[in-house]
Amino acid sequence: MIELHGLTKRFGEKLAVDSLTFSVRPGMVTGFLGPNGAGKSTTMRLMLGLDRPTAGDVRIDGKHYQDLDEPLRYIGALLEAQARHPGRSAYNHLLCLAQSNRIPRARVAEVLDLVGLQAVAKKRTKGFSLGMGQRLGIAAALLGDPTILMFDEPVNGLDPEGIHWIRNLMKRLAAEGRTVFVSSHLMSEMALTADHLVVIGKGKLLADTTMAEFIRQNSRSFVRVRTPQPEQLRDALHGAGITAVTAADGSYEISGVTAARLGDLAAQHRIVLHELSPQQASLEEAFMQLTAETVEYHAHETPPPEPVAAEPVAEPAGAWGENWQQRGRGRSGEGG
Ligand SMILES: Nc1ncnc2c1ncn2[C@@H]1O[C@H](COP(=O)(O)OP(=O)(O)OP(=O)(O)O)[C@@H](O)[C@H]1O
Repeated sequence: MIELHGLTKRFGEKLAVDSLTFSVRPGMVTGFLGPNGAGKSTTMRLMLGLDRPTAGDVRIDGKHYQDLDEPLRYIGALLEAQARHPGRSAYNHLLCLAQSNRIPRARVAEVLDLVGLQAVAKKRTKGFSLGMGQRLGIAAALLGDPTILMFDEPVNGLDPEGIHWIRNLMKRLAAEGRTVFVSSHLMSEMALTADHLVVIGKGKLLADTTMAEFIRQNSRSFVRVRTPQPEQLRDALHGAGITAVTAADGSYEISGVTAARLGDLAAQHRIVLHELSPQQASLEEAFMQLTAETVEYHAHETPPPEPVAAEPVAEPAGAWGENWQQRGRGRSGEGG
C-alpha cells in the first residue's frame, strides 16, 4: 500500500504537485494518468524518496521510504530516466544492485530469465535497444521480489510482443496480491491493464476511481439504433416519451434507455432493426473530456485546406425531442 497525504512539490514558482491525497491499494493495477507536465513523474520520484516534498508525505506500507530497511524488498520501480553504467553487462548491473540490497546472487539469473534477457546477460548495456533497456529496468524493479511495483511509462519502446508481455506481467503481479502503480500515455493499453485509476492535472487530483466508473462519469453512453423504417421508429419513440438524436449517418442515438427496452418497443410496433448497439466512450475520450482544462501544452493544428470546388453544404442531420441540443457532450471528434 502507498499512502499520500497532502503531498506537495514546488520548483521555484512552479507548483508541480499540489496537495495530493490518495492511496494505491494492493491486489490491483492502478493506472496513473495526466497530461504532459501534470506531475506524474515528480509524484513517483517523491514516492521513492528521490525528491523531498515541499509539504505532505508518502508512506510505503506505513513507513517513509528512507526508513525502509533494504527498500528493494518493499518497492521496485522503473522510472523514465534509468541510470546504469553503459560499460557494465546486464548481469553485472543487476548483481551490483542485488549485492547492495543483500539479495542472493541466484535472483539475478531468475529476473533475467523472467524478462527474457538471459541470452544477452553478459553483453554490455551500451548496445541495448530501447526495449531491451526497458526490460532491464523491469528486471531491476523485480529483483527484490517487492510487494509494491511502480512503473513510469513501462511500454515505452517495447514492440507489440513486449507490450503484451508487460501487460500480463502487471496483471499477474497484482493477482499475486502486490500493489502495482503504472503511468502511461497509451490509453488503449491502460484500458486493458488497469482496474483502478488515479488522474491528475496541473498537480491536482482529478479522479480516484475504478476504470468502469471513470468512463461512465466522464462520457456519454447511448444506444445506437438503425432501421429501414425511421419514420415509424421515430413515432414509436415519441409515443413512449423517449428522446433520440439523429447521427450524421442516419442512425439514431438514444441515451438513458436500455437496448432491451428499445428492442421491445421496436418489436411491439413491428419495426425492423438493422442495429441495436450500446455505445460506451473509450478511456481516451473520457480522459480527454476530464483533463481538457488542465492540458498545458497544445499542438498548433493546421486547418484543413479549403475545398477546390464548392460543394453543396449538407443540412445538419435532423433531431427531435426536447433535449436534442444536448447532443455532442463527450462525443469523440467534437470540441477540443
Ligand atoms: N527538477 C525540476 N525543476 C523544475 N521544474 C520541474 C522539475 N521537474 C519537473 N518540473 C516541472 O514540474 C511539472 C511536472 O513535471 P512532471 O515531469 O512530473 O510531469 P509528468 O506528468 O510526468 O509529465 P510527462 O507526462 O510529460 O512525463 C512540469 O511543469 C515540469 O516542467
